[in-house]
Amino acid sequence: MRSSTRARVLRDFASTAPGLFAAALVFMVVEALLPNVVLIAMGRTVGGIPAAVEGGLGSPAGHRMLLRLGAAGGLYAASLLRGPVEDALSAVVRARMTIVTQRRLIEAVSAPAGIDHLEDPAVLDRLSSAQGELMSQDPAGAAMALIGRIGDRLSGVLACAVLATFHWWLGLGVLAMWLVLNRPLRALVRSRVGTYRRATETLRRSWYFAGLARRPHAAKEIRVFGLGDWLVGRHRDLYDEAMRPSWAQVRRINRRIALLSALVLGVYAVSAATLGRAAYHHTITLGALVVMLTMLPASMQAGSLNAADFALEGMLASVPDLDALTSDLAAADPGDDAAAVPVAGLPRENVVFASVAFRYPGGDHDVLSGLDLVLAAGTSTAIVGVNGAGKTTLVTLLARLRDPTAGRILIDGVPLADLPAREWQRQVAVVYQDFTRFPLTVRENVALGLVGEPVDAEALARVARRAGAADLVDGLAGGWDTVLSAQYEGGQDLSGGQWQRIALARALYAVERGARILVLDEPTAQLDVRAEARFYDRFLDITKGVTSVVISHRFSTVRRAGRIAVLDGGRVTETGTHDELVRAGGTYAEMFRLQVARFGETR
Ligand SMILES: Nc1ncnc2c1ncn2[C@@H]1O[C@H](COP(=O)(O)OP(=O)(O)OP(=O)(O)O)[C@@H](O)[C@H]1O
Repeated sequence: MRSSTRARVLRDFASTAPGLFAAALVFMVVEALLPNVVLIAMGRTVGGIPAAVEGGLGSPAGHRMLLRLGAAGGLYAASLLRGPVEDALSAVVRARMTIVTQRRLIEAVSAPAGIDHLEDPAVLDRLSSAQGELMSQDPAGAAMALIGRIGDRLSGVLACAVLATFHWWLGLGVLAMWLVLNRPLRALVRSRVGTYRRATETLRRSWYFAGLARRPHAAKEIRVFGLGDWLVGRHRDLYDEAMRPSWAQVRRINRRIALLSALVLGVYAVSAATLGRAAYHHTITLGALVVMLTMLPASMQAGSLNAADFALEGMLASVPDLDALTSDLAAADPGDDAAAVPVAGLPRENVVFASVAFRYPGGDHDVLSGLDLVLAAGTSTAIVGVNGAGKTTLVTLLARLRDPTAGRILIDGVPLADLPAREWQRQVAVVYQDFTRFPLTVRENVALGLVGEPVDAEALARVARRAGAADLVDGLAGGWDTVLSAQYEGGQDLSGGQWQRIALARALYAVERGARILVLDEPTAQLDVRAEARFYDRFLDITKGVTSVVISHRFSTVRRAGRIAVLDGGRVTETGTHDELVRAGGTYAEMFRLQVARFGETR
């Protein structure tokens, strides 16, 4: 990883937690010094043993030896604390950096007003890497891991310096060797990271299958269809597919490391022989010999690579991806223009789809094309069409979650593209088919319809009544404070139909607080017959005063809308009231006739 990434990680750490950064630097110095100091102290103790034996422990030499032994013992004891201190410091730093990383991730993916990027494989690969999934290394650990490795390197360099006090060329030679070898060794580590990177998409698939087993939503089907072994197999096959090139690469790397190891062995053999020769000729004291012999392995830290370097490189690999994600997604979203047309109160007249076309990114055909539709402000329009006709797609364009690939959407004559996207989105309250079941209290689930404002209890009660959720809330043990998830203490889950009412209440709350367009995508799909009947009775009340769009396959719902539009072949082919369309005898009349014939639905 380039040194700028390392500097970046240290800068982020220093600015996020200056106190912890200072503590980590102190730790780094201790990490660099202490192992060597312990070894030197022990060497000197050993060096004093012959004189102490000769003079006895009571002699000055004996006293000196005992003092050195005490000092060496104390230093050794202190060095034992290094591990626990490093663990504790790393845990605290990791916790702080996790918050920073997570916040940046959430901000990055939430930056665009639209949702296209969340279906872009390149963005998802980056996201996966930025979260440390690529090499299963948490990027929040990078700062302390880096500081720890710098401390180790310094420790190795100091050991070389100690070797140089015996023969300058010995210390310098060992250091030079590591400096020369460190480059290719790091290149090997980086190429391994590159292999992971190239396999990101396959790894993402593999992690998906691994994670599926833990999701309660999927757990039911995994059991009912007996998918446990299949999941394990899919995960393993995809992982193997992703990593196969890496294994071949590891074998190549090992061969090159074996070659480089021969050079290392040669240099250390010469060093040991030099020390042995000096000992043989008595040109080195016993103490110095012991110190130098222990410094030889210690000097390896100056440039050798181990598992910690692989782990660190994996953590650092996330940093540029998070940066790229942040800048690319911010650049993809120009943000809301402060000078743009204010959206409060829009639409007052109408929303017009003019020759709108839309094709999904990477798609091979237009889902919508040449679509014309007028939604008169304050009225309800039902959109009807077969599965896949593009009804939900139309809604994503209306909510500006995606932009048309051709044509325009005009709000009171102003192109939607000219309105500030996020403000416009606040104007649109949607009950999606796959609405979100937040594991929060009922109150929060409904009040999320307008987040950031004080909760209006009366409005909550009103929308709960209109959404048919009042009895449901009253029946919950904790009322509005009940957490709607069985995964939390005291919480309880709801049925699909009960959740649908909560989702409707959320959208109605948004309308109460100012949203001007209400979209109901299959609002009764999960309701029982009685609840559905009550919904029809309340339909006019629910949609009163707002511009509403209701998507439904149930004609009992559709016919209550003031106007119905039939979507077919990517365009609106028929519009009118229920009676007009039935009389016209077109697609709508045919669909209605089929449903009545099959289900007797005439209400
Ligand atoms: N995210 C997506 N990426 C690519 N294609 C998509 C995506 N979402 C939907 N499509 C395609 O767009 C077409 C229209 O889908 P859409 O969900 O709008 O239909 P719909 O009319 O709402 O259908 P249904 O009645 O089943 O809810 C379908 O052919 C679908 O395959």
